[in-house]
Amino acid sequence: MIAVIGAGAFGTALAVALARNGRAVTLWARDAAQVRDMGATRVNGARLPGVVLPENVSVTAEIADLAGAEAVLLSLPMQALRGFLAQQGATLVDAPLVACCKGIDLASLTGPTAVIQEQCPTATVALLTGPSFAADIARSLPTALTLACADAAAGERLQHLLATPVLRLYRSDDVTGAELGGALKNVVAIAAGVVIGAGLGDSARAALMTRGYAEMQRLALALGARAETLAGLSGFGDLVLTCTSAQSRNFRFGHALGAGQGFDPTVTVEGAATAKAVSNLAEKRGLDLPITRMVALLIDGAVDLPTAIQSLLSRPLKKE
Ligand SMILES: NC(=O)C1=CN([C@@H]2O[C@H](COP(=O)(O)OP(=O)(O)OC[C@H]3O[C@@H](n4cnc5c(N)ncnc54)[C@H](O)[C@@H]3O)[C@@H](O)[C@H]2O)C=CC1
Ligand SMILES: O=C(CO)COP(=O)(O)O
Repeated sequence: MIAVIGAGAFGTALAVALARNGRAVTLWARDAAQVRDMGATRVNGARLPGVVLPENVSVTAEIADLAGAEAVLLSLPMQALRGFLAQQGATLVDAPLVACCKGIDLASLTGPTAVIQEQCPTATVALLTGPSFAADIARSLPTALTLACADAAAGERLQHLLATPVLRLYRSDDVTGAELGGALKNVVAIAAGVVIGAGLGDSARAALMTRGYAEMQRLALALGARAETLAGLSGFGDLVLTCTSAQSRNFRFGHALGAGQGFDPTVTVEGAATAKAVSNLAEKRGLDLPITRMVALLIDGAVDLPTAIQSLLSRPLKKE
């Protein structure tokens, strides 16, 4: 049995994909009413409407029901991970714990694998990341993701356990690179959304994506990641997807910001908190990440849009 924690869009889509591949899946949600509803309707109407849960997905609100899992996929929003593990982590450590969230924890300024390792020090920790919208996975559309794990043998076992005929997993041992790619691309996607929402054009978006990628490289290399990881699915791949698709919540959030419109606060927008976390991290490390910083300031209302644009365009001319 594979356990999935968090019955949001992504957790539900992963549960469906794994179950269609013949795996028994137990999907945990904290809200007992949601569990009852999903059990009765076999649909996650709140987060993944229109997708029927296969029979081999059981839905539960009891952590005890996850005992004996071959792997536990943690599909919670990044900022909820630490609190969840502080309460429940001790009950999960028998199985490899696979982080499926993208972001940097505001409290510790670390990514999800370090948060898991801190809360569950004896667990084998891995990361599933890369370009995929939950809705695409749930429709069994072809997707390719990165399964990163520092323990090569455990990574290979998880790769085979979690891959399906349409969900192709590539393996990596560069966990730092894979998780920073996934975290930072959301910040750049917000910026790309701002550019389009403000009517600055596709050329400006391409410039922003490229210079955003340079920031991703700068931070990731400073923290020990490998450049080729950033060029892979978890970095470049996810950057392209998220900056160019209106399916992306980060892009849509940025678009609303750029267009001066409001945005539903109940929608998960990982790049918002991560922009602040990465700005703090960059400051501590003495790194210059101007796009990330501007996104954080814009979200906080500390600068207005014309000032943010002017500030990025008026930086000293330099070598690429
Ligand atoms: N939706 C997508 O297309 C993809 C999402 N992801 C990542 O997956 C992670 C989860 O995102 P989604 O599932 O899309 O978000 P979502 O907003 O659809 O669902 C989040 C779920 O987590 C639950 N939750 C929130 N705080 C919790 C807590 N403290 N304890 C227990 N449960 C809690 C919510 O009730 C909700 O069911 C994010 O880091 C996101 O970046 C990754 C790839 C694709
Ligand atoms: O991570 C994602 C695609 O790979 C999902 O992006 P959003 O969170 O912006 O919707």
